[in-house]
Amino acid sequence: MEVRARAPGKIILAGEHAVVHGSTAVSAAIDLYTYVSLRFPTPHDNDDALKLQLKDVDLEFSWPVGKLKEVLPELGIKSASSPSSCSLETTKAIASLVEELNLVDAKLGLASGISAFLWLYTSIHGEKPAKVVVTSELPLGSGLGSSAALCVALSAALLSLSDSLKLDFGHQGWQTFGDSELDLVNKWAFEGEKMIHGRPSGIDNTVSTFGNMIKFRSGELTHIKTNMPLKMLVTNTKVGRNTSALVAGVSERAARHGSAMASVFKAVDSISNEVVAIIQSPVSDDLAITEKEEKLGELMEMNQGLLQCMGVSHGTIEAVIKTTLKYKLATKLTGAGGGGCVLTLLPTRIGGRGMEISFSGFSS
Ligand SMILES: Nc1ncnc2c1ncn2[C@@H]1O[C@H](COP(=O)(O)OP(=O)(O)OP(=O)(O)O)[C@@H](O)[C@H]1O
Ligand SMILES: C[C@@](O)(CCO)CC(=O)[O-]
Ligand SMILES: [Mg+2]
Repeated sequence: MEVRARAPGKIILAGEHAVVHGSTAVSAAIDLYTYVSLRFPTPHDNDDALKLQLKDVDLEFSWPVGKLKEVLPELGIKSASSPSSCSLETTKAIASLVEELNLVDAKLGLASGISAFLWLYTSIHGEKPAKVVVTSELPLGSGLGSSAALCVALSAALLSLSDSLKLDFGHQGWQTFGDSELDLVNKWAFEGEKMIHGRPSGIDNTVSTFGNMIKFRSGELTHIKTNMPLKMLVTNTKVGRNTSALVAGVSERAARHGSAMASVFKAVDSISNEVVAIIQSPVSDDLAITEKEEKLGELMEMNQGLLQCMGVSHGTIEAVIKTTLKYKLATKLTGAGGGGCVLTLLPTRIGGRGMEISFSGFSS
């Protein structure tokens, strides 16, 4: 039996980082996906290992089930239907398994993703042998939510074949997830994100699970409905960075300058709420669209200024901002910053092919 699941990446229109500290943020799923396939060997295959193939980075790993049983202290006591956080003891055990893989320095960033995989897999399926294959259309570690898409697609695939959930494969082998199953996928994915990000707000896994456009604040999701055409150009600076370190850096700055940073986070909250109000208000004519685009562009510039204030911009991001400004276009970083991807609002007056925000959740 093989199951395949996919989950989309995302852009953040407003509110990244501040959302970790309780502010509102706005995010939309994009039509670039991470795909996970899960297959259990038949007795005939005579295979007694858990295998993970990461196609994007050309790596493959294998753990004999005996090794998993020997090293992981809480195997077999987890329930797929009640997501839980990884204990300190299990975190250490998983770290030792990952250390033994001897990843080269250039691939050390993958350790957190592999740890999330081991945690999610063994929590939901224990030490059952399987082969899991991951491929992605998203650039890894670039602000488009590759870590969340991985955790959501993985959780969806794992839960699809979980005995305790007993999901039906309906019409032509497609599974439909209802709200409670989506909620479960999202909760497990959040646990995976915690292994990768340290202190995620949950916005990335939530938009990847539910799709479309969302407003997110303190773990609360609100779906956004809009008929405003919105085109964003996504530019990848190709400067590698790590979300977990950037999030930690902002928290350290907040600890050093509590009152000033609280004001920054509050300003971001107002910006995000204004973005939502503009996007949701009905569009009457072209003039109204142009007016809204101008306001959105200004809010993106204000948000970028505050992100710079948080210390998460980068020379390459500033270079894209300077270039697009020559054409009177507004640009801000998206995701954790420090390099990665930036968004430029393409007003309808320009036309052209931006990356249109698509309306797609994960499917399996
Ligand atoms: N397809 C994949 N194959 C292997 N590992 C992956 C894959 N997708 C994500 N990862 C893991 O996620 C890490 C990147 O996560 P990180 O949160 O730093 O960036 P991001 O999610 O792309 O950006 P952001 O969090 O800003 O949206 C990688 O280093 C790796 O550990
Ligand atoms: C930087 C951050 O705000 C968004 C990353 O896409 C982190 C998070 O919210 O988990
Ligand atoms: Mg991430």
